Amino acid sequence: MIEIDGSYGEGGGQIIRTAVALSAVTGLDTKITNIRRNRPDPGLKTQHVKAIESLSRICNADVEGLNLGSELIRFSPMEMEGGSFKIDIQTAGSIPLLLQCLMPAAIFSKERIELTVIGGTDVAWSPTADYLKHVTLGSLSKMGYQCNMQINTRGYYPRGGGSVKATIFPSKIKPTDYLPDKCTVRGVSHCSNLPEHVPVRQAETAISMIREHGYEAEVDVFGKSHVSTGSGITLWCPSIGSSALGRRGLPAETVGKNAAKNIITELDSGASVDVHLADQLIPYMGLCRGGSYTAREITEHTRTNIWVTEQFLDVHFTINRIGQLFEVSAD
Ligand SMILES: Nc1ncnc2c1ncn2[C@@H]1O[C@H](COP(=O)(O)OP(=O)(O)OP(=O)(O)O)[C@@H](O)[C@H]1O
Repeated sequence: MIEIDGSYGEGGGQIIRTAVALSAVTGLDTKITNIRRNRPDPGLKTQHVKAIESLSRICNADVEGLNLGSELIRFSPMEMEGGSFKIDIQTAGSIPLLLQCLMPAAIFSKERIELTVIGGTDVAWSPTADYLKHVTLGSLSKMGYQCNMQINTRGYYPRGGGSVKATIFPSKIKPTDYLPDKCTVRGVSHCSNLPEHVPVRQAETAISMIREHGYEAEVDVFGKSHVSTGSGITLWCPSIGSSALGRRGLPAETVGKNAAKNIITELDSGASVDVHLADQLIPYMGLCRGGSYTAREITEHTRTNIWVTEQFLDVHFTINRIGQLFEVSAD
């Protein structure tokens, strides 16, 4: 039995997602205490309950303590099964964060796993669905991770109702060294139930700012009518990503500018991955016991994910400072 103190480091939701994911991969029974102790509202929230419940369906786990507000769970996984699973988060809870919890284990299933998830595609404090598809999965595909992801409907806060289909294939991942890549910044600017000029203005502002800083940019624009109302933009190049969400009273130009500013900071730093991907790659580097990247900052999320991963797997991470950047490697 592995015991994980959920108040370690960042002490948020990510420790739980990584811990149950690696529990499912290794088959080790896991007890997590002090869940989200460092957050103002400790204990499991709906999105965490949904993520653990969904993973438990895939690996036939027995779970104790799985309810809202719970600060202790026991997760006992069994054999992983392929198949089709429909998961309705029921709120605008983040689809990408739910998938973040299922993705490390899913490639170890003997059969492919087809997930249809209903919830939020573009919500705060989370990767956007476009970020997950292009930055996270784009980067993981270099390791050999195989997943097809379709964003069918967008879901914004508070209504949600977005729909994503992800098909994950059994695959073997290999250590990969991520290097900075001078590519054209690509992007998607979108809205639902708002005037068509909103995503156009977001995109145009982002493109002109990025070009002023010496990078090329191309952004696709979509305006649709879905159940929820909102707007956003995600940019990527290829393992560096950035996103910004619209909200009432915030000019579309500011949304475009916010996303552009972030990606310019990341690109100017010369890092090979952005600060968010830096924490997201850790479990996969642990699973294939190798690989490296550079990032402009090592966040508490990254340090915490390193700690959790080292509790489950026979892997050791090293962080070295190289000029203004940090190099993270696994062996
Ligand atoms: N703008 C963003 N772009 C890409 N990834 C992001 C972005 N914002 C957050 N993330 C990622 O989302 C995850 C959030 O983890 P965190 O522990 O904060 O999650 P949580 O479950 O929402 O928890 P809590 O409510 O406890 O904060 C991390 O992997 C982080 O890198």
